[in-house]
Amino acid sequence: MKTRPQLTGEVAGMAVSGDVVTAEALTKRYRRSETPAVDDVSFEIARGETIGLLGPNGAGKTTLIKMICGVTAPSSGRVQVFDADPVRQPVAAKSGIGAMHQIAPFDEMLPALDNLRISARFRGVRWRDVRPWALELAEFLGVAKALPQLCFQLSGGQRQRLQLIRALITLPKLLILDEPSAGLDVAGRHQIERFVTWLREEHGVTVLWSSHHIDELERNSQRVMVINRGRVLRFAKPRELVEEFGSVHLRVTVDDAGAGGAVAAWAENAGLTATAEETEVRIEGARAREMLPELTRHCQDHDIVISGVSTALDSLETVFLRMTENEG
Ligand SMILES: Nc1ncnc2c1ncn2[C@@H]1O[C@H](COP(=O)(O)OP(=O)(O)OP(=O)(O)O)[C@@H](O)[C@H]1O
Repeated sequence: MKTRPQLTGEVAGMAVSGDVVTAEALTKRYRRSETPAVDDVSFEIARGETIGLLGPNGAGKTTLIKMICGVTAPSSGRVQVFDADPVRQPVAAKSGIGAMHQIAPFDEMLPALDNLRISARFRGVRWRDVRPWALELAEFLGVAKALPQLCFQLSGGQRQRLQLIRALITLPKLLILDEPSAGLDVAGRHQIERFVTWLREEHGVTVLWSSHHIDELERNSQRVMVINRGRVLRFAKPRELVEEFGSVHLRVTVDDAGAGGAVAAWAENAGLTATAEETEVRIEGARAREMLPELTRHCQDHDIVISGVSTALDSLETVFLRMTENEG
């Protein structure tokens, strides 16, 4: 894609330097709620980073996003976006943000294209300046042909993509996506991933996105913020999280379930922890690798055929479950 929107005024002229978002002891307590939805959270997001926001249902992700977007005010603490307070200085903070919220209504009786046109006006840019960009985004996302359709005629996936175009209509410096791939098929999810990567690499857009698809956050985020019960458990590179909270294990593949049981039994006898699932045996701990020659000898002596051995580190998904379960 080559087109870029021709922007005027505040959006185009806005200087961005250093951190894009800073939060200090940020807290949100909804009325009549016993516990805060976001509880004493502090972090910085630097320009050009892609940040994954990961947490179970009700963890506080959307509330955090809403405070960054100035949709809801913090109860205490503070958040700054482009060095401005999103609630008290909405123009300075929000003109650089493009957000795709979980619930974002369209005017259902208008064509999709008109909804984009309205969004452009709402953002203070002329449609003719952003039109080529919007159409190119639609082309990239495969919804160009759907733009003349009335919104209520669009499929869930088309609406999702239209929301993304709307969030990007002014090529924001900070793009916030609240579960952008919810309800999308596998191809759609990969398309969103490629798109986010392209925005970061080609346009230096800072991205904050929440998702329940941990694999896509792991693949595409430079850092992941793990949040549970309103608190940030860890904010680090996916690799660091896996190294810190994950464990190394040996994966042994055998020819049949009986052989799997025999390998697991050998491991247990050797003082290791093992679980066999059909033809796959998982043996925990770094020591398992050291004992591989002994295992091979044992298998040769007992006519057990090993068809594959690999050392693996836990996935981010396993680590995430462990982190949030341990929270009790
Ligand atoms: N407007 C509101 N009024 C009262 N409580 C709210 C409101 N919005 C959210 N909450 C509560 O705040 C907590 C955090 O909700 P939030 O929507 O931020 O979580 P989430 O991590 O985005 O969840 P999900 O993954 O399910 O979308 C939940 O306990 C929720 O019930």
